[in-house]
Amino acid sequence: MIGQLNHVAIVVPDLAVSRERYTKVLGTNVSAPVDLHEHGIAVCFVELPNTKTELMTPLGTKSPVSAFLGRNPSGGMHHICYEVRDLRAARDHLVAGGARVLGTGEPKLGAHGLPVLFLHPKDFDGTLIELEEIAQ
Ligand SMILES: CC[C@H](C(=O)O)C(=O)SCCNC(=O)CCNC(=O)[C@H](O)C(C)(C)COP(=O)(O)OP(=O)(O)OC[C@H]1O[C@@H](n2cnc3c(N)ncnc32)[C@H](O)[C@@H]1OP(=O)(O)O
Ligand SMILES: [Co+2]
Repeated sequence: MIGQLNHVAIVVPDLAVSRERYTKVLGTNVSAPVDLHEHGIAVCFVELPNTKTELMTPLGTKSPVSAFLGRNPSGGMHHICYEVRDLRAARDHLVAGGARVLGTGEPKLGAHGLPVLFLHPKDFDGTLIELEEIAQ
């Protein structure tokens, strides 16, 4: 059901500092920061030969990653995103198997303008999983 690894996401305390680290120290291309108010994060993507790293930091007072950063003040790996062809079918299959989908269960558009959902970390080895629907 799940396909390619789309990205690994890291919560960072300072997006500009981390963007600089990935460009100057690690020698990668990093997209310009984007504020995703509907998701409560500011985000950049590190472009890699085989996948991406999502650098994100809390935005606003109700960010879903604020508590995570509070627990991990220097930052840390936050989630992994897999690609799926049919997000609703994947969701229904996983829920039928007892997995919990976060939020309302309805897909939202993610940073790439594609539908995404999140699965509860407690159901997947303590790992927050994001599913992103790729164009058929
Ligand atoms: C979609 C735009 C963009 C994209 O790629 O396109 C993004 O990726 S947006 C990313 C930000 N949005 C989200 O992460 C939405 C889904 N996440 C959530 O709703 C919350 O982060 C949630 C519910 C996973 C965790 O909320 P919170 O940090 O407030 O902690 P809780 O006390 O509710 O957590 C319960 C339990 O889970 C553990 N936990 C929390 N976060 C993670 C994590 N990232 N990985 C693994 N485990 C996590 C937390 O420690 C608690 O464990 P416990 O043993 O009960 O203490
Ligand atoms: Co993500």
